[in-house]
Amino acid sequence: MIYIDEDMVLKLINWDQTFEAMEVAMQRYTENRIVQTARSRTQVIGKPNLLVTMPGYLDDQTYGALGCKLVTFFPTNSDLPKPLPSVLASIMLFDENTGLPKACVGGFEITKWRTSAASAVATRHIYEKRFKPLNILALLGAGHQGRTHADCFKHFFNFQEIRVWNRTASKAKEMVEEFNKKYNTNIFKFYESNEKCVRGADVIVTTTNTSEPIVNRDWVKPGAHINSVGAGRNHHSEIEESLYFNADVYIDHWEGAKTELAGLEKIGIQFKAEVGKVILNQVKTEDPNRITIFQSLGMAVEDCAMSRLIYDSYLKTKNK
Ligand SMILES: NC(=O)C1=CN([C@@H]2O[C@H](COP(=O)(O)OP(=O)(O)OC[C@H]3O[C@@H](n4cnc5c(N)ncnc54)[C@H](OP(=O)(O)O)[C@@H]3O)[C@@H](O)[C@H]2O)C=CC1
Ligand SMILES: O=C(O)C1=NCCCC1
Repeated sequence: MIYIDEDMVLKLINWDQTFEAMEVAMQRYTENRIVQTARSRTQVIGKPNLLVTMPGYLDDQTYGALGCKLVTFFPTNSDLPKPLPSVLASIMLFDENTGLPKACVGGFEITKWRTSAASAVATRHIYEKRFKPLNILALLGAGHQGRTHADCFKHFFNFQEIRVWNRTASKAKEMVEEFNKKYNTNIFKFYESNEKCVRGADVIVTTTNTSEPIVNRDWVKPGAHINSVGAGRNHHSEIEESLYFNADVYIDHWEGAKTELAGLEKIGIQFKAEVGKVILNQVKTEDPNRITIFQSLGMAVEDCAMSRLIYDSYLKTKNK
């Protein structure tokens, strides 16, 4: 069995292939060519910290794999004297014919990249494909996911302004300075207020651990698209509940939604479809003024697709 560490993953990964892998994983989901369950959650007693297991099988010529991501979600890591990321992961990849373990692939970068690319896929198919404007992007959260989403959305879309808000304002300020330098631009703008950041935005991305809403119904303009990525007490804590009643809500998978979004279903929110159906043109939002939400939970088969991609790229570099 080989071990592919995070440094190697970073050398091998790129946005275009990651986007394609997410599109394929979401499509194959809708075509019933995947197997996955809701993830298991093992909680450390007395703490919000979780060990999560995500097994999956994806049937695809290029991205198919049998794998299992082991991921820790430790929101308390940011309070450590030497802070650590709150989400850490490793992915085990198995031979489909023998069950032998083929590789253990670092899952930290993969989780950031694939989650950002899944938001980009949702934005492209739910929003942009309907010829919607891409003037202003609002990013709420400047943690690991917030930063990777900034790179990803800069790569795939041509926003004129990318706004950044974060609970700890200094981190958003730092991020804005760093990203303007990195891309030799001035489109990244620091926002002190989440309300001002959201008002007027065409696309909104939330990537925080908040358990209280940071996006209110009245702030979101008609027809805007939201990618809600973060998980606080619930996986849908970032958006005011009343906004869900006034939007078409898309998910990535029903097995996860049934458990992790049970709170939304309980208050009467109905999910319109999984993103795979939109990619396959089986469903769309007709009303141009309807707000759309992609409630991203993250799927095991996305990690299968990514670990296969990285594994194959790794073997190619070794055999050169
Ligand atoms: N949908 C999916 O597929 C995935 C979702 N996630 C989720 O994405 C979220 C972000 O992950 P990641 O970027 O790796 O984590 P980080 O620890 O790097 O960032 C956490 C972010 O949440 C903010 N935050 C924490 N508590 C609050 C609060 N009470 N109010 C407002 N903001 C808050 C932090 O702000 P500050 O700087 O002020 O502390 C920071 O911006 C997590 O909830 C994680 O579970 C992760 C992976 C996949
Ligand atoms: O999909 C994932 O990976 C995760 N989703 C939410 C919590 C941590 C990991």
